[in-house]
Amino acid sequence: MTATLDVTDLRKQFAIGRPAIDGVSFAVPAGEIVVLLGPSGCGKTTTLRCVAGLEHPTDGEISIGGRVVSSPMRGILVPPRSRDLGMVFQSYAVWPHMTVRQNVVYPLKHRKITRTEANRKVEEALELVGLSEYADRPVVALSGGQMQRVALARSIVYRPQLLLLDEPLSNLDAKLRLRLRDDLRVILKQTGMTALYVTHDQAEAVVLGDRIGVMRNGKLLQMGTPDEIYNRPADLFVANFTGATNELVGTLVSRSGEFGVVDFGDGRRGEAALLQSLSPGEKVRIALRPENIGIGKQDGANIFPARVLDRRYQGTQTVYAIDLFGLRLEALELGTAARHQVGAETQVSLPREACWAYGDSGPSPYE
Ligand SMILES: Nc1ncnc2c1ncn2[C@@H]1O[C@H](COP(=O)(O)OP(=O)(O)OP(=O)(O)O)[C@@H](O)[C@H]1O
Repeated sequence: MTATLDVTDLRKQFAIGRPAIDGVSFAVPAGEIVVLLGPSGCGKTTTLRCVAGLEHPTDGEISIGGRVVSSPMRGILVPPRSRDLGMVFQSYAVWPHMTVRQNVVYPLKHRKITRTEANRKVEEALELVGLSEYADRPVVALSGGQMQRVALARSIVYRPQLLLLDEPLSNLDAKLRLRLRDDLRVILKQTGMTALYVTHDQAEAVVLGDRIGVMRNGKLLQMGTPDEIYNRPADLFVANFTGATNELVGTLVSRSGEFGVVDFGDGRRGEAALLQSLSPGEKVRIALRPENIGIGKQDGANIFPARVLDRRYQGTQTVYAIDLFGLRLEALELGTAARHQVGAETQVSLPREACWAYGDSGPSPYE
């Protein structure tokens, strides 16, 4: 039976340093895949290990399927083996001296099921991960990607109520990683399992997650669908981490509903979407994705003169460095033909719904 996961106000303080987890709350509904995304050291692995029972939280509560498995306040700490979890880690946790089938059947050995039933479950798990033909091969004769499929089959063969995955693709080469990434979502959705997945790779998060939680410094900054995270980032860090690599700075002059007029200095004004509560007179920072900058375009509201500083072909796209207001911004155009010459004076259009304005509190992730 697949189950919901509830994490409430989770805290973890190790012996030294700032809290590794600092008041994190989220829920994973039954059958959903939630991805925790963030840079190294943000606390995502510690969160997953607390859910697994491998780490003892300092405070907060964790429930799986409505049963509290961890609550320091109430003196509850259910050991990992009693939480009915499956786990897949970065390293291929397979037994090298066994065949694929022996590896996958292993977790069923101590369960009270018949041999026929166990064989049926193993066949089903191998079929799901696409390894039916490899059942009797020694596991050491497989590629890294196949070994990770074995580890996955072994974690889902007993249909635990929750599956935990910690960077399971990071030891694979680029091609295998992409293939298994795409397959993984299909496999997880076929099993209908609830899954918590940890990664620092935003592309992985988008492909796999029904929802993504972005973490930084032990805090959960935003939890939302990939569309929400990508198109309405809650703050500058989320915007920057998910690819809005350009920043403009200005002062909010006036606001009208969700949009506002921003003064960039020297009489240059443009419109921006206000993603935080902002008042006229406030200094604002605007995050902008390279792909949302239109070079050589003269339509829309925010049209400004600019100059092409540099360009790099990247196969199916071209990345330009452009000078705008004396700043160096990155712009990206799809297509195999580079249309703009280095040194060209041109115009750029910045769609107002793609100019995300935030307050100026705290350090900027762009500096
Ligand atoms: N056993 C430990 N003892 C002391 N500090 C720890 C321990 N484990 C983790 N930390 C610290 O807790 C913080 C969060 O670490 P965590 O491994 O959860 O981050 P992460 O986002 O998963 O990073 P990575 O992707 O590098 O694993 C870091 O500052 C780390 O140094």
